[in-house]
Amino acid sequence: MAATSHPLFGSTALRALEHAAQSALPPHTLMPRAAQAACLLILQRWRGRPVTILCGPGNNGGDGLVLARLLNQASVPVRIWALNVDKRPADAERAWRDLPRGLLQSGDPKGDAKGAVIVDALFGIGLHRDLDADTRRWLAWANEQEGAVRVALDIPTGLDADTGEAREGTFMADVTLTFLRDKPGLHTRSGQDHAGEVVVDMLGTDAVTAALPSDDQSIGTGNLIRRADCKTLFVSRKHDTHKGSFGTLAVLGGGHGMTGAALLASRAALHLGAGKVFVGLAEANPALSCDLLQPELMLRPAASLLGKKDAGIGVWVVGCGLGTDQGAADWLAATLHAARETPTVVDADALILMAANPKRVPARKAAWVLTPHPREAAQLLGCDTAAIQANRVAQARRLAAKYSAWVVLKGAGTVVSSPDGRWSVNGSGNAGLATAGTGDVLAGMIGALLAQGLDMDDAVRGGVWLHGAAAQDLSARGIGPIGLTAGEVIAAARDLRNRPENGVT
Ligand SMILES: NC(=O)C1=CN([C@@H]2O[C@H](COP(=O)(O)OP(=O)(O)OC[C@H]3O[C@@H](n4cnc5c(N)ncnc54)[C@H](O)[C@@H]3O)[C@@H](O)[C@H]2O)[C@@H](O)CC1
Ligand SMILES: Nc1ncnc2c1ncn2[C@@H]1O[C@H](COP(=O)(O)OP(=O)(O)O)[C@@H](O)[C@H]1O
Ligand SMILES: [K+]
Repeated sequence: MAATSHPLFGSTALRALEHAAQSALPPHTLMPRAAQAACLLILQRWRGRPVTILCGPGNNGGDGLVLARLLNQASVPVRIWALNVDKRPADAERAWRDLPRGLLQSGDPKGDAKGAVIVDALFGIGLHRDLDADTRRWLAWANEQEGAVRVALDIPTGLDADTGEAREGTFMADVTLTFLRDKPGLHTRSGQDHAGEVVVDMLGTDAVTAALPSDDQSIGTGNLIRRADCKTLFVSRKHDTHKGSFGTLAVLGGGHGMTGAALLASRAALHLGAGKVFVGLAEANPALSCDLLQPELMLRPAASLLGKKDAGIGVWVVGCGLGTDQGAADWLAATLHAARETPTVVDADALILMAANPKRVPARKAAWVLTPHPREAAQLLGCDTAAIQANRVAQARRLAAKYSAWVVLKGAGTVVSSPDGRWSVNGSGNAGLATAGTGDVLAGMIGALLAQGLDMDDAVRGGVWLHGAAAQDLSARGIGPIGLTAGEVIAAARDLRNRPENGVT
């Protein structure tokens, strides 16, 4: 996959970069640049509207104070409320000294802010305790104002820049103008709900590099997966090809009552371009010998598929609707044994079974990808779901290291980690995907891309992006987010795959 253009910095890495930038630039440069960027954004998008700025005690508050002065100079009506502070950091202190005093309001924010722009400059990446009562009251006021535009500087107050955890009462931004580099917490977990549109301003530090921390505790830096990072996904097909050129994939799943999950994964694989797709059904006496709506799929009882040495299976997808009983555990063990030299996607029930029976997971010679949702990830790591969600990037990396696997930790802002700890957060997707079967579809899609010869990085990140982009495309057409179905994601993903210029970024 080509080097991506959209880095995400964990907070330790960000502080290192901040430090390097401060050394490289004349003193007191960054805060005026941050305020200038905010001023420009407001004038470009909302010229003519009054602006209310809420300022905190640190440098985030300092950004707000300088912004107030700049807007005032541009004749924009500005009101400013600042939390009580004993001592400000140097840059914020300068900003405080230079603030035209008439802009400062006393007491709590009040008045009708309909039509106003409300700027959150309360706390940025320096927030490290629970919010105090004043801050919570001010945030509640800001979040309640109907008809106002809400803009967060750097990060919405209350949101964790690394994890996307939102404290109660976190600012609800329409737009977040984030400084220096983008942050994972703006894109995963609750990040998207609170950050709104994310605009990045590097404050002229594009060329600044920093020695980044390499300790295990910090997440370092990763990437946001965007369309531009998925070039191999859109490679066109040569004429001189045949079905064998695009790989043979086998799905093993579909235990009692769960045939649909295996069919969804298989149909997704077919529609994403796999040359041939076998479906091994784990149910003892499958009711289906053919998928009448998709007769191109080759349905087999699991035993016959696993015993078929000459099928040329180049990728396995195992787990979709497999079940978790003893029979399913046996099928999984047999499949992982058959697939140890073949790229494999492990999903759903197979992950639960792997967690319960680690001794039945054979050593692997080929790469593999695990696609857990948070509860499955928790079982694999022996912790609870809350611990996974508390730091999705770190936990995806832990899981990837534990199993020497690519890991797709699903949910809002899906996190991908490679075995060596390189990580990304998906930039596509929406809550339309929160419906049964979309995970099966994702597993089939990643499998299909592997079957067509994409390398692991490209297939996993490309599949995750395309899956989310399909949901966005459907929603843009009014098919979702409410009531979007997993089957519709398959068709939309095929459509996007065949429409390289699609406008979804
Ligand atoms: N230093 C730099 O190079 C730049 C900093 N900038 C801004 O500065 C921000 C970071 O500034 P700071 O490190 O000062 O951090 P913040 O402005 O986020 O706040 C830190 C201050 O708040 C206090 N604090 C933390 N949690 C609190 C809580 N729950 N209740 C009450 N007080 C609490 C801290 O003790 C500290 O005084 C960035 O997010 C960005 O907005 C920008 O101006 C761009 C450049
Ligand atoms: N709120 C959401 N925002 C974005 N993506 C979501 C959301 N909820 C679910 N998804 C995606 O939908 C898929 C659901 O997968 P999974 O939970 O395994 O479902 P199933 O087992 O029913 O197929 C994953 O790709 C996940 O990332
Ligand atoms: K803020």
